[in-house]
Amino acid sequence: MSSNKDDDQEEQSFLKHVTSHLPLDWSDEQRDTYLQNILIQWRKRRDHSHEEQRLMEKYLATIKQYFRPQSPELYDFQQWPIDQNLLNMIKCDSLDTDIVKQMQTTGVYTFSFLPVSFCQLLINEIVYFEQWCIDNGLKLYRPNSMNKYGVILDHFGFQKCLNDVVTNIVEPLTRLIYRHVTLPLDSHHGFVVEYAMDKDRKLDFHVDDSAVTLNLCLGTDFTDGQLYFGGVRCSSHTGTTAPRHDEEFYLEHQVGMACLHLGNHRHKALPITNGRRLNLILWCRSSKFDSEKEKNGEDTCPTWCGYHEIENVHDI
Ligand SMILES: O=C(O)CCC(=O)C(=O)O
Ligand SMILES: [Fe+2]
Repeated sequence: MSSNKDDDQEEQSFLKHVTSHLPLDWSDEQRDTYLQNILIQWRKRRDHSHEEQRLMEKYLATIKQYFRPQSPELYDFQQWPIDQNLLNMIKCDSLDTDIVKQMQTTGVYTFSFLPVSFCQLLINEIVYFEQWCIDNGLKLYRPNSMNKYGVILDHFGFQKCLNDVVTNIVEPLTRLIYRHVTLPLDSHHGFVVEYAMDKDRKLDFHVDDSAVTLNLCLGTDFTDGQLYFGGVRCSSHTGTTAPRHDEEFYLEHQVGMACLHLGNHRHKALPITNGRRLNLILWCRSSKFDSEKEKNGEDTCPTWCGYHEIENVHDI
């Protein structure tokens, strides 16, 4: 692949970075050999990611040019029949815990979001898109590194609609519930996860790449598959601290109901034992919140981390 000016610059800064970390007692020959090898690997990785990017752009362009929705109204937020109590509450800009209920004291909230019949229409549209991809020999991009099944909604026309969901629903709720999250929520990743007996049945314990996540159960019929929550953690305590008993919580899915949780709230999906489950997931991000977290660094545990108080208690 031919290199351009950006690639050269990127390469130079990569080399500069690596060189500055080499042991001082290495001979010139050792340095040269090491740098040559690492540069070859780095170029391979770069070319591979350029190729992936090119394929992705081609995939998106093909969808944009040729895919025609089965039910175009589903792509328009104004036509989403969102629960009227929820909309009224958001309009009043005040939390009503009969409408948006907190699950114990875990910081996970649930509420009625969309009618079951509308959720089924969304499923039909997803199935229609998946079939269209198969019919046209297009490889489907799966939601993320953890989910092997499901689709990315932003890829086939839902970008604007989900943006409106973030702005009109998730952001006002975040303002009311998660006051430490710096707004605006300025980007999102919207997808559908799918579990079935012959596909993925569960999802391992993880945190999301989001500030706040909206999770809506679309259907269909299934048994089990509850979401397990195990404590909010900052990045330095995510993989190193066990959930406390009072942090553990299981959420039963109900079609049409959504839950809202922090991206840093560790969770997993228990295995379904029957049927098929599809959930719409909206990872909502805030670039301001991300850069604040980065600025504070890995070593500073913020007050919103469920381990923060514990450390302080131990410190006393
Ligand atoms: O299975 C679910 O409902 C949750 C999926 C999830 O946590 C994720 O995709 O990040
Ligand atoms: Fe998740």
